[in-house]
Parts: sequence; structure tokens; C-alpha cells
Amino acid sequence: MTAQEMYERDKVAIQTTGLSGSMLMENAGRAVSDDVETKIEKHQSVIVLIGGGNNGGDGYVIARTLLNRGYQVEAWQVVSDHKIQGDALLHKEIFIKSGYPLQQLEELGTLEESLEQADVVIDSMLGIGVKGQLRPPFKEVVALVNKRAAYTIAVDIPTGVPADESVSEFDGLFANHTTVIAAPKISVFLEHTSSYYGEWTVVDIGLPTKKIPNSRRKLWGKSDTLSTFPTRQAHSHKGSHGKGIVVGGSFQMPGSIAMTAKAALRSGIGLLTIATTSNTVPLIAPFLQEATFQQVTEEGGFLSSANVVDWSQYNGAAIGMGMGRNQGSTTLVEEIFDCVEGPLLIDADGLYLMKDGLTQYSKRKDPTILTPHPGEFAHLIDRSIPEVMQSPFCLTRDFALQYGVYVVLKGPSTIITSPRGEQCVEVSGNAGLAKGGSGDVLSGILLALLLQSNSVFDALANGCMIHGLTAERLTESRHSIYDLLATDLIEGLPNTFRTFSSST
Ligand SMILES: NC(=O)C1=CN([C@@H]2O[C@H](COP(=O)(O)OP(=O)(O)OC[C@H]3O[C@@H](n4cnc5c(N)ncnc54)[C@H](O)[C@@H]3O)[C@@H](O)[C@H]2O)[C@@H](O)CC1
Ligand SMILES: Nc1ncnc2c1ncn2[C@@H]1O[C@H](COP(=O)(O)OP(=O)(O)O)[C@@H](O)[C@H]1O
Ligand SMILES: [K+]
Repeated sequence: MTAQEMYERDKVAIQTTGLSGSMLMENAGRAVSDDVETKIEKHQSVIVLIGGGNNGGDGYVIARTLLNRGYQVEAWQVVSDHKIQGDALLHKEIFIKSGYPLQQLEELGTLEESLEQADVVIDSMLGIGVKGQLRPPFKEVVALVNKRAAYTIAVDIPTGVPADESVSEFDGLFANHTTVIAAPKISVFLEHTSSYYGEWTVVDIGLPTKKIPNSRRKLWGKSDTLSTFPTRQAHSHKGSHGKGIVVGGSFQMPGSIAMTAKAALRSGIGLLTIATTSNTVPLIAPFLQEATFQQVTEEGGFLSSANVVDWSQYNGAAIGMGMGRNQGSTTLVEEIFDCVEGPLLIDADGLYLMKDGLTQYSKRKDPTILTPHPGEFAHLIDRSIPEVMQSPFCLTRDFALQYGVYVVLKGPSTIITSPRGEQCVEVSGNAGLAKGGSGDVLSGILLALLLQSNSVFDALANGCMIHGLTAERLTESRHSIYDLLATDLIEGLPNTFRTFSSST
């Protein structure tokens, strides 16, 4: 959610159901307290830092709830009294009438002494309402908290961190854990803001799900994969599960296309053909006994034309892995855009070779899927990588809408966008995947799932989930994030598929 979407949801909830802002604040404070209780012990001393907006309002509820439950809590209001208004003021009064003392920040030294004694700091100073650089006293208090070693829990969003993308300059509080209210904000998933959150959980505050506007974005979870995973019929045959072709490879990079092919075979594709250079075939064929090979025209060790291929035999294709960026291969890419029937996935070098023809290519009637990492996407849209990293949701959405394509922007938070602008984020995986070859494996998994699924969007999200979960599982047992190889990932696929797959 963006901050604006959160405000709209709160507003609609209040207008349509009669829930009041103060009820939502009570719900939020109690839900956060329940989550906080899983992190703290009764003997620990806790400080709740309370700001002037509704995030501060949540802080009064949290301090009261924890005190009611027997925790040792000091509540600190860090702004002057006149800043506390509306629902927050109501909850401040309830706090005081409950018989609890409130500390007022007058000079930083006293707060610093208290912070030094605290085991846990709860940051309820600013939430999604933050605008621009922090002003006093927030800037100073955040600096004090960041200097201390106490375990820090942020409410909704760490103070100072923007909720939305495209903001690069800010002072933020570093939390060990963030209890996110109602829905994760965009900044949870961005490289330059995610580290402020620490670990995060989302708590429900009783918003009426039927009444509030649907989000255009979704966080893809395991339950989504379970409910959308393609089933295999008992009477199915190899033709029922898709005939795919992978096009790529070159003299320098024979392994890429081999990994894509092997991953597709391990992901349930019915039949797979490999179109690669003649010198690549003998190198990879011994490891890919199940695949067939297709002759393609080449020039100087690079693929140049696929006019000999009978494309009508295939239900979908993946192109670009290990292909090289030789200009002679551009013709091949053009032919493929014209001729492939069914989903067409373009990765790696294919993305570079297609750039000049983007407008023409977007006229395909079947789904086209681009799977860039941020560097490749930056090249496609003529922006810098930092610009892509700061605004990945809106840049990929604009691109997908403009060219009518699916985009899978890969990374620790992979963002999948449909040509209609729907987005989902998939967060499985770990730094063991930050190695050459991981993307080739992903392309194979995606092609196989695209050919077995009725929904392109589900296939892409599920493919990313299978890929990331496989890395997580392998690094829990046999491997570490250091030694994990892309080929290990392929060998780890069976274990992941066993947990999701079923037959009817
Ligand atoms: N319906 C509601 O009222 C609900 C609100 N919730 C909480 O309310 C929060 C949002 O509340 P608000 O909109 O009041 O926003 P904040 O609590 O983030 O506070 C915004 C206020 O902080 C000040 N401020 C903004 N930028 C600043 C800066 N750079 N330096 C210093 N001060 C700055 C401004 O005076 C602004 O009014 C959420 O994050 C969540 O914690 C939840 O309780 C859920 C329900
Ligand atoms: N630190 C990380 N955490 C989680 N996933 C990662 C991380 N680094 C890379 N990945 C995943 O690994 C894959 C890398 O793809 P890519 O960069 O195209 O690799 P290559 O082209 O070298 O095969 C993507 O699916 C990406 O999401
Ligand atoms: K906060």
C-alpha cells in the first residue's frame, strides 16, 4: 500500500461501517501490543516513544495495554501538548485516567538517561504521515535510539522512513522488528528502505475487508501458491503439459541454456526442445537426455536466424539466456516475436537485443513476459539502476502498461506486473541466489509453469516462489548461501515441488 491508499482505506472503513477512528486506533494499539508481547519479557524495561500524529495515538494504547498486562513501561511524549489532538488526544486522556504516568520530553539528556536503562524501545513517533526530512525533536531522538543497543520495535513504519517509493533522502530509525498495521507499505520492499524495518509482521486492525477498496498490489504467499498450483490429471499425456522451446546459448555461455532447459524439465514441462549453437549441442546434450534439439542458423558462434524452426509445434518459448549481445542476433529476436505462438519469455541478452523494437514487439496477441534484473530494466528504460531501485513499482507498472507486457523485475523482492498494471511482490529466496545462473534457472521454471497454468500471473508468481523457496530450503540443510550454485537449485526443485504438487 502507499500512504494515500492506507488513508483511503481508513476513510472508507469509517464512512461505510460506522467504525470510528478511535476504535481503529484502539484495535491497532492492541494488535501491536499482542505482537510486541511475543518479543518481550515481563522483567524487561520498556520505553514507548510517542509522537504527535495518529502513530503517537497508537503509542498511548500500546503503553496502556502493556501496563494493564503487567509490563514495566515508561511512556514518553516527545512533542508538546498542543500537538496531541483528535483520536490521539482521546487515547492520551484514557491513558492518564487509567492512572499511568506520562513523561514529557523537555531536554534530551533526561530521555537519554532513560534510554540507557531500557531493554526495549517502542517507536510510536511517526508513521505513514512523515513528510520530508525529520524536524526537531524527532531527528535528535531517532539519532539517540539508533546509537543505543536496546531492542527496538517500530509501530507501523520506523520513524522517518517514507511509506512510498521515490524518496531517497531521509533520516530513519533502525528497528529490529516492525509491527506493520493492516498492510505492508511499499517501502518494506525497497532496497534503500527495507533494512530500517528489521523483521516485520502485519497485524489486522479490523478493517472491513468487503468494503474497503481492493489493492492493485498483492503480497504473494505460500497459500496463494497452494491454491493456484496447476494439477496433473491422471490421464494426462506429455502433450497436456506444454511443448516448449528455449532459444539461447553461445560459444562463451553454453551452460546458461542448459540450466534453463534442465530447470524447465524439472518443473513439469511435457516436452522441451533446445535451439542453440552447433558447438553448444555436444557440450550440453549428455546432461539433457530428455530434451530434443533444433538446428538454428548461426554466425560467428552466435545465433542469427530461426527461419528453419516450425514454430507451430510449440506452445511457448523462452529466449535470450546465454545468447550474447551480437547485433547479428537481432534478426532472430524479430523472427521470434513474429512467429512464436503462446507465451514468450525474454530474459538476459534477449532483453538487450529487443530494446530497439519494443514498440513493434508489443503488438503480439499472446502474452509476452520480460524478466529483467534491475540492471537490465534500467537499460530498457534508459534510467540509472539507483533510479530503478528507488521507484520499481511505478516504473515497471508504467512500462507494462505502455508496451502491453508482463514484467518480472527480479531481486530480493521480485515485483511481477501484468499488462493491466496489477502487481504482486514475491519475497522468498536469499543471497545464495545472488550468483550467475540463478536467473537462467528461473526462466526454465517460469516457462514450464506458464505452459501448465491458465493464468500467466499465477504462473509467474508461483515460479518465483518455487525458485526462492528452493534456495531457502537448500540453505537450511545441505548448503549455505556461499556455496549454493544454480545447478544445486535445479537438484533442489523436486523437494519443493513435492510440497505443492498434487494430481487428480
Ligand atoms: N484511522 C486511524 O486513525 C488509524 C491510524 N493509524 C496510525 O496512524 C498513523 C498515521 O497517522 P498520521 O497521519 O497522523 O501520521 P503520523 O503519525 O506519521 O504523524 C504525522 C504528523 O507528524 C508531523 N510530521 C510529519 N513529517 C514530519 C517530519 N519530517 N518531522 C517532524 N514531524 C513531522 C506532522 O505534524 C504530521 O501531522 C499510521 O502510521 C498508524 O500508525 C492506525 O492507528 C490505524 C488507524
Ligand atoms: N539477495 C537475493 N535475495 C533473494 N533473491 C535473489 C537475491 N539475489 C538474486 N536473487 C534472485 O536470483 C535471480 C537472479 O537472476 P539474474 O540476476 O537474472 O541472474 P543470472 O542472469 O546471472 O542468472 C533472480 O530470480 C533474483 O530474484
Ligand atoms: K513509528
